[in-house]
Amino acid sequence: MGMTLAEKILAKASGKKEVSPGDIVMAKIETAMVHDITGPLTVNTLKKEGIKKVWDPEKIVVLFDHQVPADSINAAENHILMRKFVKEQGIKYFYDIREGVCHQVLPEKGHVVPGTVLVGADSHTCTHGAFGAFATGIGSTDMAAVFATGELWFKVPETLYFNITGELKPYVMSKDVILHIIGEVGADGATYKACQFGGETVKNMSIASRMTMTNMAIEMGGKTGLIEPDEKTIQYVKNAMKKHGTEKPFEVIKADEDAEYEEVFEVEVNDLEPMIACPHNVDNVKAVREVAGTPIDQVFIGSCTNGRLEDLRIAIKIIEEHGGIADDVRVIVTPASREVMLKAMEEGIIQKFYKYGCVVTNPSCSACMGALYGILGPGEVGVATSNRNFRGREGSLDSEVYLVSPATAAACAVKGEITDPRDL
Ligand SMILES: CC(C)[C@@](O)(CC(=O)O)C(=O)O
Ligand code: SF4
Repeated sequence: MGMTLAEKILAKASGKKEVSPGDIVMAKIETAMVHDITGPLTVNTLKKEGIKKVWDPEKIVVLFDHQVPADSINAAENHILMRKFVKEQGIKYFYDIREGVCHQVLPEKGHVVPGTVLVGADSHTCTHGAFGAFATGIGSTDMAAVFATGELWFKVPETLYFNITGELKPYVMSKDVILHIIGEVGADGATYKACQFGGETVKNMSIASRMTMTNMAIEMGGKTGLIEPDEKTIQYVKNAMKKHGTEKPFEVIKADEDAEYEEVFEVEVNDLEPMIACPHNVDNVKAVREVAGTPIDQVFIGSCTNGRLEDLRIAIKIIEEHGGIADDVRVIVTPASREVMLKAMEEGIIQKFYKYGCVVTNPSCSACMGALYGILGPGEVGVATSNRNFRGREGSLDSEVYLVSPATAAACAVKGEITDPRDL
């Protein structure tokens, strides 16, 4: 019996010829990431355990993205603690408050190595499976074990395969595909499974669009999200590594022809329409048209799910085509990284968002998690291009969040109510 992509990566990382779902393996970690929320707990755990040195300061990436610039004394103290740790340990890859969201900066700087195991102290680390790495979120305590030893145990997950075929119609994006899948599978329908996305539709997607899907694998319980590397992947990774001097040799691993999947889902997207996750669960998914007309107060375009250049391009295109945004809606735009911000500036996109009255913030997690800014008040309704909408996610427990694609978010901004972009 052949092995799936997840199984092959874990077999290689644990020095075994083959593994099967359910096996417990000790895997070598190629890249370990912490950010400003989860890093301090990792560092304090290391100290408590008396660990003086990390296993390899060149395989650890530290970023600040959740509370940047520091929005409280506690956040500032966390940053101080992490900057001291980075210096003491000689950690080479440290990105302070200026760089952006971890799940955009990691691949952008060439830190995601196909065919290897990447762990991040953040539940959306599954994003990086878009590059054919086994990437998963772990807790800060487990991360301390990784910092100390460079290894971590894994139970080899079964793999669910989503075979996506057909052509996405105008204004239908990969976010609509993943929302549709999560609506079908359920928020716990893929618990501890490797969720692999493939098929002609995925092959035709940009890297950014692929990342949107793997980013949300966790939102159906996935241990990781995976997309088999192809020419696009290899080009992206090599360019990023070359641009940032992070070159590493890597092996492109693909599933065996006779790999066995726990289940194969056929997802045909020719007739897929813009989808929306309604309060207060990510699997409460409907067609946008079913809730069209719902008044809204705020639109957030950003996050590690949909804050990339293609997301900003389609959003500003729709806003500009329709002459701007509704008077009584607040629109917050947060490019996922400094590089995305700079490219968007070069294309005049940022200037146009300002021209139409949108608020553009520094690259960060921004309004996504209701801690930094863009916080919703009691009774308010927000539309967001992010990945979570549980009660209170973006502020008041008495606020609501709808999750959509950037195209739908822009249409909502134009009309001041939930709107299918095809109906503008
Ligand atoms: C750290 C937290 C705010 C997180 O970034 C990821 C996590 O739960 O690990 C989120 O989006 O909820
Ligand atoms: S952008 Fe949102 S989902 Fe992504 S890491 Fe930041 S808080 Fe978490």
